[in-house]
Amino acid sequence: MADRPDRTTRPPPRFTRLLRMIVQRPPAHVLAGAIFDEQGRVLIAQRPPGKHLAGGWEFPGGKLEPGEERIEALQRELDEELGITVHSAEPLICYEHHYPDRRVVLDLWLVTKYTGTPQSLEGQPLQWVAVNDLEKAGLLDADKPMIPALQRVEGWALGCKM
Ligand SMILES: Nc1nc2c([nH]c(=O)n2[C@@H]2O[C@H](COP(=O)(O)OP(=O)(O)OP(=O)(O)O)[C@@H](O)[C@H]2O)c(=O)[nH]1
Repeated sequence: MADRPDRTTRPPPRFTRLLRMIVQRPPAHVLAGAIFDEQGRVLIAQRPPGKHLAGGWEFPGGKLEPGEERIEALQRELDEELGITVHSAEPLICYEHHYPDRRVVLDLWLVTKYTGTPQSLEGQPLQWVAVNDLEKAGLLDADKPMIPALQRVEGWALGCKM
């Protein structure tokens, strides 16, 4: 009698496909901006219907394109999404996060100088939130490690020297 696959040790095909996808695809590198107002509140945007994690709140930004510098990607994304021109920004926190179906490198920058008034150019709801209220603002779970980093620079937004 032919040997039958051992169901106890062989993973089911769907799991194998998912595993292969996660292992083989490089993570998307995502640049996001921490934009503060003069009251020390930070700007967050809601992910639109039909998108990955629709309804969750995130920091405005998007994926790095081939050949782009990180700052260039941040400037392009914030111009496209919010209509602002970023003049200076500094890296704040960067880490890799694994979703069940994709991996992302989340690269959050503190926007230290910009011109223009942030507006929703892609229809995404926007809100200014105090850093201490971010936990209950419906932020993506993947973004929660950013909160302590934002608490460290909150004073800068209120005019204190860093
Ligand atoms: N912009 C942004 N994306 C984030 C954050 N946190 C986080 O997990 N992401 C994830 O990083 C990816 C961002 O890429 P994107 O904004 O270009 O994604 P998208 O779904 O709009 O674009 P796509 O349709 O081209 O895939 C998404 O999978 C999103 O869920 C965040 O704070 N800001």
